[in-house]
Amino acid sequence: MAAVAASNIASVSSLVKCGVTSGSESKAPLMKFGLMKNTVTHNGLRSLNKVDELRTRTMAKVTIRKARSKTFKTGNARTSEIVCSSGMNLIFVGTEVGPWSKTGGLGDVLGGLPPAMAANGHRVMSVSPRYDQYKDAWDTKVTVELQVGDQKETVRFFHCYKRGVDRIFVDHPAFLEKVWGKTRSKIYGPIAGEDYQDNQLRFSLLCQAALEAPRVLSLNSSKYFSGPYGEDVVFIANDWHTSLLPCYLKTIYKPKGIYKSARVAFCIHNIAYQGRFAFNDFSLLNLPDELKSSFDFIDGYEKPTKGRKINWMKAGILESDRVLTVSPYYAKELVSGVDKGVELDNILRKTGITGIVNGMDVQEWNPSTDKYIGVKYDASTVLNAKPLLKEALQAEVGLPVDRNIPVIGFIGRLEEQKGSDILVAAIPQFIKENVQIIVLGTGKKSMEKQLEQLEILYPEKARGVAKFNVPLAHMIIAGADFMMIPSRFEPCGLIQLHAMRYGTLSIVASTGGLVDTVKEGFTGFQMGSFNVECEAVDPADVTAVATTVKRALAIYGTPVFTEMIKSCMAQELSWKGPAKKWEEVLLSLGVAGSEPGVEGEEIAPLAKENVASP
Ligand SMILES: Nc1ncnc2c1ncn2[C@@H]1O[C@H](COP(=O)(O)OP(=O)(O)O[C@H]2O[C@H](CO)[C@@H](O)[C@H](O)[C@H]2O)[C@@H](O)[C@H]1O
Ligand SMILES: OC[C@H]1O[C@H](O[C@H]2[C@H](O)[C@@H](O)[C@@H](O[C@H]3[C@H](O)[C@@H](O)[C@@H](O)O[C@@H]3CO)O[C@@H]2CO)[C@H](O)[C@@H](O)[C@@H]1O
Repeated sequence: MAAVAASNIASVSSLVKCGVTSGSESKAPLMKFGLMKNTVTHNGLRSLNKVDELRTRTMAKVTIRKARSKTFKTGNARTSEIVCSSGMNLIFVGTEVGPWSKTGGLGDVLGGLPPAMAANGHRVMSVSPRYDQYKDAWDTKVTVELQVGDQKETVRFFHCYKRGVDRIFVDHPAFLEKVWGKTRSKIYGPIAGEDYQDNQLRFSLLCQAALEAPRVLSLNSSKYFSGPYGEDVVFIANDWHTSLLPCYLKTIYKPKGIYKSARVAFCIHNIAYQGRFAFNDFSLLNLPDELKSSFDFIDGYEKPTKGRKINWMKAGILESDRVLTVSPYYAKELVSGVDKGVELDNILRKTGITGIVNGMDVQEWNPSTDKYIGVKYDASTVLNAKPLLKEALQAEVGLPVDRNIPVIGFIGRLEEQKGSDILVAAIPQFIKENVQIIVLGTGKKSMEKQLEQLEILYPEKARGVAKFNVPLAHMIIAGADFMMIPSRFEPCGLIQLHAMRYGTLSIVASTGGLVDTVKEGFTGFQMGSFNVECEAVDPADVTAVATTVKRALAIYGTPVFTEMIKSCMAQELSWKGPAKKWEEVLLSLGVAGSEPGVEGEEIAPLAKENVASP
């Protein structure tokens, strides 16, 4: 079990001083929204592929094994006589879905968890915005009209079918016009730390479109599931942007007799972002007054203004049927007090929250097939491969090429959450050791500048790359000996999972999923929990980084080091295990017709030729 130091509890205001807690106050007037009308429907889109074939085999096996196949009714929900043996209808909704759109881990999860659920025989759709002209997603020609204030807004659905998942992209100028070209951080605002003024409108559109998609899209992607998903569905809403989904479901759809048995699971990937807006904006969301209290929130923080607000995430939590987060330890932290629960701890104590640790995409992150690294390897060849990959990495960033120098990597969004400022402050305390350090990240300008300074300060020892660079991220994960993750808070963290799969040891702060996934002295090094007061760097945390780095360097090249590499690589880190836990939770919601999935074969590895290429 990882050693966890006594927590440095932050003051109430700490996380907002990090600049991460609120959505911006809306200044532009928002339009009213209402229930939409659908216009066109369409038929099947593509022929079967290998995933379908596997599903066919899996389903056939199950039908024989469990003899419980059923025929779905014709009608509003599902069209013809579709024979299907098991499963749920799952609709994942989020603002990012990798690899089409991603600023960080939210995109990874929406990219990886849905295929894992599909691999277990569930029918799975994801709904996210169409920020760009994704070349693999086709126009379904299905449109729905949204009543927005006095105007009507039309959204159009694009679709592709990858790794057993119907990927739906919502097309509307509010997404495409702003983010045309490179998505990255422009998903939420023009630059890091700045939000688009109409984000409430944009995310309302997403929620409404997601509520329409299962009813209006007739999809024939798979032999075993065709026609619309229908109304017996579970929505999995992710983070504050999707909070209006359960609200519209409850107050607009259900009273009309639509989605009677549908349920919503709300997943918190980061409680630091809650979507706090001016209280008056409630009247613009077209929700009845009975929901006002779910949004009502007295903001204890100063930014942007103190006082009464609406809080989207609070409403998402209260109006959903189940609340989840991305690791068990983070779930405990969230209910531990105002600092780590960021003023929603009291609400979460009432609703309860379940933590399921994230899996990782073992297809994208596979050292034996990784297209970004020059030498492929597995657990039996890691000790020969890593020195070569380290040299390639050193050459790539312009550091002296020497396989005998231990290399420490860092990858992350440059927000106070990730602690790159703590790392930078600690460097002078360990840089005299035989070590090199490579830091990759984008985000706050001040932190990007800190990174760019590294090369000037330590030309022979350190490099900072202020870019969003996927190939370099893979090279670092493979070529570094250690990954540094000095997060002030970390709901789950994926970097340490990627690192372990590549035989790279993590040095982590003892928070959130880092506690659940990294075992001290076995798969990595725990530094104790850090001060979540983000305005300043706590000298105690700086010392913790420096001393733990020295502790890690001391075992470099020893048998213990080799043993730890092997332990890391021997782990099962895929979505398979987490998907089973998710299934258990989602089944417990009791949506009509839901049945357990099947212990299917892993679909993902068989669908390599079917990965996205946006
Ligand atoms: N400059 C860069 N270039 C290339 N790739 C970069 C990059 N910066 C980041 N990435 C990539 O973005 C992802 C970040 O993953 P994290 O788990 O650190 O997520 P993040 O904090 O964004 O998400 C939140 O959601 C996830 C998912 O639930 C939680 O794991 C996490 O704790 C929570 O904060 C990784 O795939 C990483 O390689
Ligand atoms: O996948 C990476 C993260 O993506 C999401 O976080 C974004 C957040 O939801 C947005 O609101 C925005 O956050 C800004 C915030 O709104 C603003 O007031 C200011 O504090 O700056 C913030 C950063 O720009 O952008 C976030 C991404 O940077 C998702 O909610 C997280 O779980 C993911 O970690």
